[in-house]
Amino acid sequence: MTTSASSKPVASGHQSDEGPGGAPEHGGGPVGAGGAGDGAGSPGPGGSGPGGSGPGDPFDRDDLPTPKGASRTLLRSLLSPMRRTVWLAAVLILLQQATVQAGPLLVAYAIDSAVPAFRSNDHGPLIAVAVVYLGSALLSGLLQYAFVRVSAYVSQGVLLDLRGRIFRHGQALSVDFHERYTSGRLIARATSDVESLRELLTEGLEELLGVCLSVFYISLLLLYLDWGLGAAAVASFAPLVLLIRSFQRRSKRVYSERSTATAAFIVKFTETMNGIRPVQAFRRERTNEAEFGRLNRVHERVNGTAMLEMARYVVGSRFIANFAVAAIVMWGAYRVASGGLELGVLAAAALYLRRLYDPIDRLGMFLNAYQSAAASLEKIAGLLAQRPSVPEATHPKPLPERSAGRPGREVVFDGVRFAYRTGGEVLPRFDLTLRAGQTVAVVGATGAGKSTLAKLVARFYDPPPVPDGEPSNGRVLLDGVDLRELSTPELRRGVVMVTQEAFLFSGTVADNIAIGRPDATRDEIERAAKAIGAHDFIVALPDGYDTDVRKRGGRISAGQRQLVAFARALLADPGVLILDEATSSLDIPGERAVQRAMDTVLRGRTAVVIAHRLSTVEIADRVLVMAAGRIVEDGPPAQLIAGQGRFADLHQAWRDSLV
Ligand SMILES: Nc1ncnc2c1ncn2[C@@H]1O[C@H](COP(=O)(O)OP(=O)(O)OP(=O)(O)O)[C@@H](O)[C@H]1O
Repeated sequence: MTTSASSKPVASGHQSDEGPGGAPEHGGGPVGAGGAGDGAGSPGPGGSGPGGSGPGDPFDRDDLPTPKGASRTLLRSLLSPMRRTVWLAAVLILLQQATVQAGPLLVAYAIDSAVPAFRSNDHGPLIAVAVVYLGSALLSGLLQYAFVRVSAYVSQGVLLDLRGRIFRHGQALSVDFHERYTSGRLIARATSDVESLRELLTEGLEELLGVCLSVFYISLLLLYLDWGLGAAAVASFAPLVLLIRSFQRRSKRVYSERSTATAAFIVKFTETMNGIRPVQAFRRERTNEAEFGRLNRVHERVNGTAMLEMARYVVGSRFIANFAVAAIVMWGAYRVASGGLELGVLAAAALYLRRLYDPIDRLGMFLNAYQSAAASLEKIAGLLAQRPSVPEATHPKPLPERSAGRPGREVVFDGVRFAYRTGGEVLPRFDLTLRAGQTVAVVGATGAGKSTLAKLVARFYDPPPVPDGEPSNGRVLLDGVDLRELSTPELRRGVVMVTQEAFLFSGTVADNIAIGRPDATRDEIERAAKAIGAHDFIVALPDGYDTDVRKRGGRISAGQRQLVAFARALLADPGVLILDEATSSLDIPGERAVQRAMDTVLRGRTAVVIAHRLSTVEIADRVLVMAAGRIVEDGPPAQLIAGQGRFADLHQAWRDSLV
């Protein structure tokens, strides 16, 4: 085994990593550990300041940088599986609007032709008009019904697909993304942003299409009825279009702000409720309430601005509409009086003008829904454009078979240099070999880099990539294979990490153990629990192995949770097990039970234990003492204890504390 240090800088990593479609990795910016790209991430030689959390960090903003056109591409990809249904919906709404707009044209025909014919005892035209009028009303209703059903099918399909994509993508993104983006913002994307898209698709889109089509049809019909009146109506659109454009510009900003404000208070809400114990223990309620109140007021203010914009739009559009109708009807009346226009045409034109301007008010509302959905879609597209910083291998290599006589797998750190995206260099240069089957305890002061070492073995992070020609940031090898070349399933089978939290998922105790190997039988699950020493407490639970851990969560102590996590790891039977030992104050019997279980779970594999209790160190073959990202002592525990180094001092202090 060797350990060495070097003063060479961590070479610029995470630079200009482009995801497919030009999507920048990690939120579009080289904010990486030692990242040197556009300056936002300013890497430092020696890792002395890989930025990322500074003012340039895109993760400080709610909306991640979205590649140009990403929302449109996303929408297209959501709709393309339902292309035919979308076309059917478009045809249905086109026909429906055509039938609706036939009414006033029939009125004009009735007044100018059918009624005079009726007076001359020819009843046919008037009866025909009445039948066509009723028929078109009926047809319009049927078409409307068909459109609503078809469009509901499309919108439900889009939302189903989108929620699934957000969830899958969220799970696939690497740990460093989640550390910076926060789960609250992800929840906001999957809930309030998807909800505003739902509002547009299920409520607004039909109306929006209806208004646009009716404006189109009515303009054509007015031009057909009387060229002059039609041209005057079309001319009146110019100020309306200007008004709509300015409204759209302003409300786009307001809706983006609103979605950010919503996400901010969801983040605060989830953070507070997730951390309810420290919140209550440290009496944070008032401070949290004040902060939540502030975020709530920001949200209210943004909503108020949105309403004000809407009010301005409504007043402006009504003024233009009323003025246009009055002017056009007065001009038409003058032409009727002077014999230049038929009365029926004026009556039909007046009806069409009402239909033309009536929905313009509502158009503002639909545009609101559209803006809100567009802002949300952009944020979702920004999220979906993120690429995992720990990408799946394109041509994965298999791990060598684990031979029966050789327990565990060999782990090698080959010149690894590492810094988190949001901090200084943690491992300056790291060379280390862990022999197959060795149990290695890692000790050291807080912040020394012990967990970082473990997380690199579990490939939660990769050594930062470097541009061609620059010295590499090293590799982590498992039985000689670079972790980056292993497929994710192979890696997860090969290396398992048990963290301090010993997280339990919703489901039964048996389900939680079976996570280690989903195809395990009940018998195998129970055998693993027995080997770990968890069986007795599990059968004492109200429903034994079938006890729901969420409902009974309070009854499962921290030590018992650890035992379940160990049983899970034992069942998974990985070649390498990493154990971030719980520091939590387990009671003495609990600690002993965990200690015994640890012996069992570590046997027969390579094990890395981040040891917080020196009693644990005694079961290790080898102890590594870390300080500032380097290994400063390395050897069997007995040898280090007998020596004069840090570990000997630490051990002595621990023994003294036991007396
Ligand atoms: N996700 C992260 N982002 C940025 N910096 C981090 C992150 N995790 C750890 N660090 C920093 O890296 C350094 C090493 O942390 P690490 O967690 O590896 O230390 P440790 O030896 O395991 O400490 P402890 O015993 O307290 O868990 C510390 O300076 C820490 O602040």
